[in-house]
Amino acid sequence: MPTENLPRQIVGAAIVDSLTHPTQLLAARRTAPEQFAGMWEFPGGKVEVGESDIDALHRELLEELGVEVALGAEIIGPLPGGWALNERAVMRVWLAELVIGEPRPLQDHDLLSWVPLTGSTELADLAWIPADRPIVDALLTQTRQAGRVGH
Ligand SMILES: Nc1nc2c([nH]c(=O)n2[C@H]2C[C@H](O)[C@@H](COP(=O)(O)OP(=O)(O)OP(=O)(O)O)O2)c(=O)[nH]1
Repeated sequence: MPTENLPRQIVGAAIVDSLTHPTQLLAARRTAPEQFAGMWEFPGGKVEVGESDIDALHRELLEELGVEVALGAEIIGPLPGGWALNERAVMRVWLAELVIGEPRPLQDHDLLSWVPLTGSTELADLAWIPADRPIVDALLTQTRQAGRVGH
């Protein structure tokens, strides 16, 4: 199947302190390209040819943050490829929890920050990449529901 007209698939992780009782999100500040430098995002990146979305996400998190994670639920977007980033790219995002390693900004980021999911406007106040805003909103809805399950 020709792929040149399909949007580029990006994958990202909403890394939380706990998948069962999420209270904090690990946000990452980008260093490039110029249009996104200084903006916050979900760590991740492009899916390479022949790679599954999930394999790509694990590879990106190891490269960028030096960590291994366990994935939780996907934050389902409106499109088959997840969430529209622009006219040429879509992104799927999964909740995730650290399994091995302390996250460090090894590549693509200059700052990582654990941000509370409730009780403050800190998360909303970050300068997110604009296309990520609806994903952040969906994340908040989803984690609040998760927080209610089993208390
Ligand atoms: N990783 C990530 N990329 C995002 C987010 N929101 C958003 O618009 N993008 C855009 C920025 C980039 O144009 C594209 C992802 O590219 P990337 O630069 O992270 O991918 P990559 O690590 O594979 O980079 P490279 O190999 O091309 O250097 O998606 C987000 O939350 N996370």
